Amino acid sequence: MRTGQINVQTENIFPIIKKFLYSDHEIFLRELVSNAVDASQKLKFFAKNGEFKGELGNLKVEVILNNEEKTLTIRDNGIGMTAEEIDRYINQIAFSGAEEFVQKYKGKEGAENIIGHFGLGFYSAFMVAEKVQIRTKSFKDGSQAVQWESNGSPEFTITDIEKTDRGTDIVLYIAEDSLEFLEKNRINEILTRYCKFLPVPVLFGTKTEYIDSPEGEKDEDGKVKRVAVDVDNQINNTTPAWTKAPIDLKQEDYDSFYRELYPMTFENPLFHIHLNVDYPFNLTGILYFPKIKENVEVQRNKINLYSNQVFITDSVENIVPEFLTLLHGVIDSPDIPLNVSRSYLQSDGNVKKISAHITKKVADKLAEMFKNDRADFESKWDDLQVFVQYGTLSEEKFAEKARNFSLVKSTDGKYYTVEEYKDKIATLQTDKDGKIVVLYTNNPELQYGFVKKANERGYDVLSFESPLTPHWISKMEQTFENLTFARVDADTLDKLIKKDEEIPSKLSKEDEEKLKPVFEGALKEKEKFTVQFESMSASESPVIITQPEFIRRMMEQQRMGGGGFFGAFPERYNIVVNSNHEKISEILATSGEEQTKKVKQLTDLALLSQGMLTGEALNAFVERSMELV
Ligand SMILES: Nc1ncnc2c1ncn2[C@@H]1O[C@H](COP(=O)(O)OP(=O)(O)OP(=O)(O)O)[C@@H](O)[C@H]1O
Repeated sequence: MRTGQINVQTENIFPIIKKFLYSDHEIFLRELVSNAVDASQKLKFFAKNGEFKGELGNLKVEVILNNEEKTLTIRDNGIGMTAEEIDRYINQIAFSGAEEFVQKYKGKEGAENIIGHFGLGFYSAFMVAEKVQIRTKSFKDGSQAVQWESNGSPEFTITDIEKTDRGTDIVLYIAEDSLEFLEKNRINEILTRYCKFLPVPVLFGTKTEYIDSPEGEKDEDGKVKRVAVDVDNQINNTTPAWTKAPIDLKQEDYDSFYRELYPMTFENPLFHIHLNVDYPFNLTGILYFPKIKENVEVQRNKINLYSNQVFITDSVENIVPEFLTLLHGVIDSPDIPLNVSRSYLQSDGNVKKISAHITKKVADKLAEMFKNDRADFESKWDDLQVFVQYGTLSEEKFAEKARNFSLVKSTDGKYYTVEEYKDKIATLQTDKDGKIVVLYTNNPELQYGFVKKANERGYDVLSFESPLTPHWISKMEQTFENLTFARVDADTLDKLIKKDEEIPSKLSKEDEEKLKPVFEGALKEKEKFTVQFESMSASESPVIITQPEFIRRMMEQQRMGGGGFFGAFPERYNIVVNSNHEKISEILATSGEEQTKKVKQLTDLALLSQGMLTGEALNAFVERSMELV
C-alpha cells in the first residue's frame, strides 16, 4: 500500500475557479462589496475592542465606474491590508481571513457579523476582469500602502504605493466579454438586488434631489424656491425592519417594509410573523401572509433569503417546506450553508431545524390568532384557507395543529371548525350506517337549486371555493372518524344521506322499462349518461342530473395533479328520473311524438340547471320552448 497527497497545480485550478466559481457572473459584485462591508465591520469591532484608537469616520463602501479606463472600483475605508496580510489572505486561495477572524474573536459581540467564510469570494473578480488591482493601506499605525496586481494568471506583483487614506480599492479592469459591467444601469440593478439591506452604506454615483433653496430664494408667489442638488446615491437601507426588535416596530413599519421589499405590490399583507432565534441556530426575519387567491403560482417564491443582510436568493424551495413558499418576506440566517448544491440543502441539519422551526411558528401564530380574536380570524379565513389547506396536506406536524383552527364556511356565511360542524349537523345528517354526511357546493350560483332543496330538508351545505378542496376533503375523511363529504349535486338527497324509511314508487318495473329508452333517446352524448329511476318525494324535481362523488373527485384530483387514478377518467353522469313526480306519470300516459317532446324538454331543463346545455342543443331548447308558449 502507498499513501500520497493529491497535487493541485495552481495553473490548472485557476481557470476553473475563474469560470465556474459561480454560475452567475454578476455575483462578483456581491462578493467584493461584502468583503468591503466586512472590512468596515471589522474596524468597528476593533474600535469597540480598543484595538483601534483612531477616528472611524464615515464608514462606507463606494462603487465607482470609469468608462474611459474601463474600470470598476470597489472602495472602502475599513481595515485595509498590509503586504503580509495580502500574502496570507489573497495569495492563498481558499484561506479565509473572514473565517479566521470569526474563530479568533468567537463569542465577542459583533464578531458574528462577518459575511465571508470560504476564502474564494475575491477571486470571483476574475470572472469579469482581465486584470485586478488591490490598492490598500492597513489601519495599523505606520503601515505602508501596497498594490497587488494580477492578470488572472497565477502570477502577481506587489509594490509599495502612495495612498494616504486607510482602506482598500479593488480595481477591476473589465474584460472584453464582460463590458455589460461598465453600464451604469446594470451595476445599479445588481447592487439593488444584492446589497439593498447591507449594514454599511453602499454608494453608487449621485442622484438629483429637490430641496428648499439654501439661500432662501423665493419664487413669484413668495414661496421658498425648490432647487435641484446632486446627492450621494445610497443603494441600501442599513437597518431593515427584520434586524430591529419587534418591540420597536409598529404595524406601519411592517407595512412599509413590505412595500420596500415588493414595490410593485399595492395590497397590504394579512399579518406577519417576526422571527428571532439565536439558539440552537441563528435566524431572524419577517414572514408576511399575503391574501392568497385562486392563482397560487403567482404568489409563490417571494421569500428572500439573506445571510447577514447580504441577499442570497429568492428561491427558497429547498429551505422551507413547500407550503411556506406561499408566504412573503425575508429570512436571514448565517447558518444556512450557501456554497453547497441546492439539492443537498434539504438534508442539512441546520436547514431541517430552521424549516421545522418556521413551520411551528407559523402554526402557533395561526392558533393564537384563532384563540385571541375569532371574529378577526374568520374575517381573514377566505384569504387564508388555501395556505392552511396546503399546509395540512403537505406537513403532518402542521396538520395536527391546523385541525383546531381550520374552518369551514356554511352557505349561510357562518364559520365552524370541523369538530364544531360535525356536532352541528350530527342530528339531521347522520345516515343509516352512522356516517355523518357533510354536504358541500363548490359553486353556490351554479348549484343553487341543489342547495335550496337540501336546505328545505333542514340540511346544511358548506361552501368550498379553494382549488385544493378535493384533496383536503379526502384528508379530513381520514382524520375524522365517521365523517364523509358529498357534493350537493352528487346524487339525490335520499341517496346522499340514506335513511331507513323507503318511499314507495308509483311506477312499476314495466313502466320504467318503457320510459327508459325514451329518456336515453333524448340525450345527445348517450355514452356519458346512465338513466335510472328513483322513488323520491313528489316535491323533488322530475329529472335531475348528478355526477357520482367518487368519479368527480377522481377527475378533479387528476386535473390538479397527484392522487387519483392513472390515465384519463371518463366523464360520467346520472340522469335520475323521479318516479313519483306527477309529470312523469303524465308522460307515461302519453305516447309518440308528444311523449318524446316532453321527455326532451325535461332532460334539457335538468341539463340547463347544471349549466350543461350549450350550443346547438341550447338553441333547439329555446326554439322548442317558444313553440310551447
Ligand atoms: N476590501 C477588503 N479589505 C480588507 N481585507 C479584505 C478585503 N477583501 C478581502 N480581504 C481579505 O481577503 C480575504 C479573502 O477574501 P475572499 O473574499 O476571497 O474570502 P472570504 O471573504 O474570507 O470568504 P468568501 O469566499 O465567503 O467571500 C478576506 O477574508 C479578508 O481577510
